[in-house]
Amino acid sequence: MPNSVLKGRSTRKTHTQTQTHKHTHKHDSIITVCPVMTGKPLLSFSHHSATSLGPLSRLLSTSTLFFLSSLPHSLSLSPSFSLSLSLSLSLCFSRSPVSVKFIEVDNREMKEKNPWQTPVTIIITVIGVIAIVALVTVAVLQNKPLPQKYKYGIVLDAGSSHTALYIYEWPAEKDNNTGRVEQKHSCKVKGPGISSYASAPVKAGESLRVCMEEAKQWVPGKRHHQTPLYLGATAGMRLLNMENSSASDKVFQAVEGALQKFPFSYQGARILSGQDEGAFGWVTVNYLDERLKQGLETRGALDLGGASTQISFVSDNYDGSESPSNSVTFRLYGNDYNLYTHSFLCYGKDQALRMTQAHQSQAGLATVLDPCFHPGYTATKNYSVLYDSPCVSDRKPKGAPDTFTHIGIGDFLQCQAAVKSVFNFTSCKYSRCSFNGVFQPLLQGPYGAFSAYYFVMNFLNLTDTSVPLEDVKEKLKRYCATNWDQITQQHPGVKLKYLAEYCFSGTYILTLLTEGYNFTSESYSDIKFIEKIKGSDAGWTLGYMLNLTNMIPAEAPDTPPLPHVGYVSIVSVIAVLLFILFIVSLRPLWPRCSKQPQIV
Ligand SMILES: Nc1nc2c(ncn2[C@@H]2O[C@H](COP(=O)(O)OP(=O)(O)O)[C@@H](O)[C@H]2O)c(=O)[nH]1
Repeated sequence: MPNSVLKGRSTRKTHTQTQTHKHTHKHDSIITVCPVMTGKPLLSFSHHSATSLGPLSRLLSTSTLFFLSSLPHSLSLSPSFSLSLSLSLSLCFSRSPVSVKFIEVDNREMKEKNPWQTPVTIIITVIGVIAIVALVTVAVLQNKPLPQKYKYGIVLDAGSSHTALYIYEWPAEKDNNTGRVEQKHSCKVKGPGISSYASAPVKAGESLRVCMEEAKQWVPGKRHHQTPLYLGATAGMRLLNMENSSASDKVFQAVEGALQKFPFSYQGARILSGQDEGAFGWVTVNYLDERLKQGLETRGALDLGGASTQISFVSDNYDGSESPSNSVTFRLYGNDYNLYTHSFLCYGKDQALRMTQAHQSQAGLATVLDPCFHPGYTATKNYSVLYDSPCVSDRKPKGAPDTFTHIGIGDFLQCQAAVKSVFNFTSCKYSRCSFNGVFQPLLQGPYGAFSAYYFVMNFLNLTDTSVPLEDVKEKLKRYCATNWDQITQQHPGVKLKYLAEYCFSGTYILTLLTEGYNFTSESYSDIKFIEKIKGSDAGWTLGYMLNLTNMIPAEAPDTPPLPHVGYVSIVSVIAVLLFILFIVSLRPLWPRCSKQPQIV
């Protein structure tokens, strides 16, 4: 019997079922019944309105029905399930309510005439489906991210005021290009910086023990031996080395001996040059900001330590030809950078305070009035302690008493004048200078200011650089003039040494930035005071480790054009489209349904 279209209730073995979408309407439906080739009923349907199901939904439902009906008996699904499945697909694409009646037709006569009945067609269909499923499965499995394994690196920052340990972590399979290195943990070593142990070097090594034990806990045991451990010392050790190189060597020996007892891969301890310290701070800031990888405009780095301060930035006006000693060139991720960097030894905040106080105590009197300390502040200090640093030792007043009484008067303007006295603005043999005859190109771009810049400005509530510079100075003026008793009452938990020095430190920072580096009222707002970037401390240590482990490639790494999810999605969509195409390509083999549907 040819394809049959039944009008009204079928007089054959008919099975009627109504399936409705959300807002079911009672419509007369046209049921198109197609003959089967596998001996089981073949189903199709159409709505009374041609627009009820869109072309895609019709195609899907028809394809699905054909596919299901072509399955061999053993795999055949119940007619109602088959229809549900095909309807589900079509309903997904149909916005109109649909009412369908299901008619089962046993039409065995068609079996012989319809090519769908041949085993070859069935086999081709099954193989096609298996191939598509296999393709999607392979794509998913092949690109499935493996369980993440990490590698670690440890850097000890042996600063002038203290030592800090940083543990970095990055995905094991990406250590040479795309993986992001992040700070996993940091540990502040108790006690002063290692340069303070010149007279008892062994203690310098011992002081590191607690943080190193912590590192053993943070780095998984099986990674200990492959974890590089570096120690970099900065301006404190630079000064000790200048003053007493054998004492500095002994401190290093003690420190090395202590570090080698730990199971990490010890890579040595060394004193960083000021240029390295500035350049690696700049690398850290721009690496964490992802400006290097993306080739974006870089951010200058302003680092204020205890014994030195660094300024590093890229300027269009600087190609390294003027004052080449300030130039550091990098090729990172396929981009060339010509960095200007300078480290001012003795201009860290602790040494700058010494220099300022040395200026104020030149007369060698028993009393020193200090405008940078709060009114009501008074303390007895030792001349030999104040002048015990290569930054001031040659200025020690002769015939001064052992001690002096340090008395605060809290006057911002006088403090600013005293601070200015430590800068020399008189000589400059270059086209332009910052201070002390040091070349500095025109300032350019945004800046990140960290370490003591952040500690101080954060405490003083002055990190918002959109506030006009004049207002910032006015606030600081009021703060400096506040009585010391009031200050101590307002900040009971703050270390007294830090608390006493914030007026000086704030004044020094503003003077260094505006008078020293030539930031103006406008360019001051380009500075951002930062402590951390995306959870990692801003400082030289990360840049130092990235450099020593060659973790920033000179050339941009090849990255897959698509992320994993995008890749799998595209493969899946293409596979489904291929499947539909395959079904459509078998159109000549489709059983023909009557072209004249009739109302049931
Ligand atoms: N206010 C404040 N000052 C700090 C803190 N930690 C360190 N400092 C001071 O900030 C300055 C710079 O510290 P740091 O960056 O560790 O410099 P470094 O010791 O020279 O490497 C030093 O004068 C420290 O005494 C802190 O948590 N709060």
